[in-house]
Amino acid sequence: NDTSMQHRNLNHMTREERFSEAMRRTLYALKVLLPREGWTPVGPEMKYLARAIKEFTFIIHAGVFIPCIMSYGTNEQIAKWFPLAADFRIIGTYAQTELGHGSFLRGLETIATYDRANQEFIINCPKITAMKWWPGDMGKSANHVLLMAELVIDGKKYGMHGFMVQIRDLTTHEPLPGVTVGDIGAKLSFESVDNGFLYLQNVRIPRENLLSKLSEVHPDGTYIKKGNQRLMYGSMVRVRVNLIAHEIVMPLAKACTIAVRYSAVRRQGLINPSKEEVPVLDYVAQQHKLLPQVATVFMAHFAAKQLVKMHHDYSLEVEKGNTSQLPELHALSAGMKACLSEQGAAGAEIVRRACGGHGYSCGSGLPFIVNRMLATCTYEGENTVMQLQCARYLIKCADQAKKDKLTGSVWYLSDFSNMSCTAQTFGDLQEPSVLVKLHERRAKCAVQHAGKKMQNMVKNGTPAHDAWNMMATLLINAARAHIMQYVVGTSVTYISELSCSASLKKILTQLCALYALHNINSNCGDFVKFGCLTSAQCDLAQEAEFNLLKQLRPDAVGIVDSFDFTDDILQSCLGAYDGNVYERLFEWAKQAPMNKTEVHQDSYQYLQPYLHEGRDVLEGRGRNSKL
Ligand SMILES: CCCCCCCC/C=C\CCCCCCCCCCCCCCCC(=O)SCCNC(=O)CCNC(=O)[C@H](O)C(C)(C)COP(=O)(O)OP(=O)(O)OC[C@H]1O[C@@H](n2cnc3c(N)ncnc32)[C@H](O)[C@@H]1OP(=O)(O)O
Ligand SMILES: Cc1cc2nc3c(=O)[nH]c(=O)nc-3n(C[C@H](O)[C@H](O)[C@H](O)COP(=O)(O)OP(=O)(O)OC[C@H]3O[C@@H](n4cnc5c(N)ncnc54)[C@H](O)[C@@H]3O)c2cc1C
Repeated sequence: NDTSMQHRNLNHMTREERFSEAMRRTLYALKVLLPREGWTPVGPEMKYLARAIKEFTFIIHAGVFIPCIMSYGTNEQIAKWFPLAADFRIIGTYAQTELGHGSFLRGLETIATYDRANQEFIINCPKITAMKWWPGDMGKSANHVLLMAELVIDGKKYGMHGFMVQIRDLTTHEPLPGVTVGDIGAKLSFESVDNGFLYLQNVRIPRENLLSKLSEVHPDGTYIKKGNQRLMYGSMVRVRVNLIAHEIVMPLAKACTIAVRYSAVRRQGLINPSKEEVPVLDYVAQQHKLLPQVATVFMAHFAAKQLVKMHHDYSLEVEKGNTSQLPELHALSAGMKACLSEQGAAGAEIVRRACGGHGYSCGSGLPFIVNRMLATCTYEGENTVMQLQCARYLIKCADQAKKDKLTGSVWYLSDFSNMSCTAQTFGDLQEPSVLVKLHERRAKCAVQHAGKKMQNMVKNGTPAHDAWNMMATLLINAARAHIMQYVVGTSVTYISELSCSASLKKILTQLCALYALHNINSNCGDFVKFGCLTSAQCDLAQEAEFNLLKQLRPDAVGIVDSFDFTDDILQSCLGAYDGNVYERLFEWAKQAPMNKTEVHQDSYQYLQPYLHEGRDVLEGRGRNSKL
């Protein structure tokens, strides 16, 4: 209710106004929160702040830069930089991606060369493709970067390492010598974020600025490895784990809230010709668009909670020196981020489109959400690359399953029990245990199918790397199948263990079944091809889904109301709690800068001559123009 936190009409502001407004709002929020006992920019309160702020700044600072200091810094380095960053006395970003490379990290070209004589690193972008490009908050806000660069000592390359580099003067905020930095310009979304470019030319930093938890360079240039070097990729795992809740579940929940509320208000057309116009939510076609996306919000939420717990437990093990969980966590986080961002972004567009013309208006609040969710398919690991990373792990596990009993998220690969489906009615196919088994079987077959195809190619003389490349589509499908069985399985378990009212558990169980059945019906080719379902059972699966749409329709608005977003956060004329869609749209449109004058000044400049001639013709004075 604090008006300083309200989002003025974002759509009618320029990008620079939105950038400034987001910074004002974020720092205002922090001024209120920071003094609170125990609050830090990486604490649990941040998720409420992220929920309360539609457009904020410093998310990379809070969500990536600070956690990296904790993950990669020694105790001394943490003691030095964490307090400064936590109090926003330094503002940082995570500078890894370059103009020429983002996915293939071994191809990064920024170099940190050790200068033994001065005990410094010389940071250099040897060519334009080495320039850092994309990091959030880097263009105008950050005065430090956590720079990921190739470490070179005496001409020998040691791979990507993290370096603390100051890029702007802490008093004037001017770029430091050797630093060329700026904003990369307009993007599809994140209007309020100054994603930037950074060209470093022979910038010198002290030896102590190499974040040295995992490795260090002694004054004489001796390089010491101190842990599993794959932990150098740990920051990306953490963000992939965390962004599912913040950037996939929450925005999709907002989009569903808007679209379901609007669909309950919008009357258009007839079902029974003898009755009145119906709310479009009464059309089964509309329910089929919206309700599976509502179900996705819940299932992704439950699966993300499980992944966050796994990441937390894994982090405790790493502190004890045990990194055995790393491959499983990397595969799962990469796969979950890719598959749920793909589903979420597609789902947001489906529900936007379900709102007709008004869904195309920025006044609906939906284009903002859709465009922002599209970014989740690219950042923190481009989805295809992430799915292939997940598939790489699955193929290895499928080989291992031939001789070992597997555990963890891939246990089903060594389950050789009879998994045939005996469903005879659509009710049988709404059973959670049946749906879990179907997804496990489909995933197991998809992984084995991809692996077998590659093995046969290699047996016939194809080099393994070519077989991998040619079967990439099957491998990606295997990764998707694996994640779907994980999401369905963890959701069924989560709901069964939830202590809540029977009526709530019933709704959640129906939503889970709807999610699973929608996935089956959207991928029935796999389920038939791998012998999971007969053609007749596929018909039952469709019936089962339609039956759930009918059961859930009466509670649709109540379910999205439970997400409990304020009108200010939704910023939507279609999704406001009072349902006064048309009055809100009209008021919103009247506020458009285009309407600040009755006649737009350009009308006089460009249109006037034609208007005069038209008037003359109409009044019989001028000649008929050939225009
Ligand atoms: C303060 C006020 C603010 C108000 C609001 C605050 C809001 C904050 C709220 C809360 C804070 C917490 C939430 C934060 C999260 C939310 C953030 C949301 C907004 C996000 C905004 C955008 C952020 C985007 C940032 C970026 O994009 S950073 C750049 C990301 N880049 C990538 O991901 C690059 C992807 N590429 C790679 O990872 C690698 O190149 C590769 C593809 C993995 C290949 O690497 P490589 O060639 O070295 O490996 P391989 O040969 O393929 O494999 C070698 C073996 O290594 C294993 N491996 C690979 N990766 C990993 C890994 N990550 N972990 C473990 N192991 C790994 C691989 O499996 C191989 O193993 P093997 O056994 O098979 O050999
Ligand atoms: C909104 C936003 C915010 C960002 N914030 C940051 C940040 O704060 N810090 C930072 O360092 N970076 C950031 N990034 C950059 C982001 O991490 C990269 O864009 C991302 O990692 C993808 O890399 P790329 O752009 O080089 O795409 P590429 O890897 O060049 O992908 C291009 C195409 O090639 C395909 N491809 C690539 N490799 C393979 C492969 N091995 N097999 C099959 N296909 C492949 C991809 O699937 C894709 O279709 C941000 C990006 C965005 C959009």
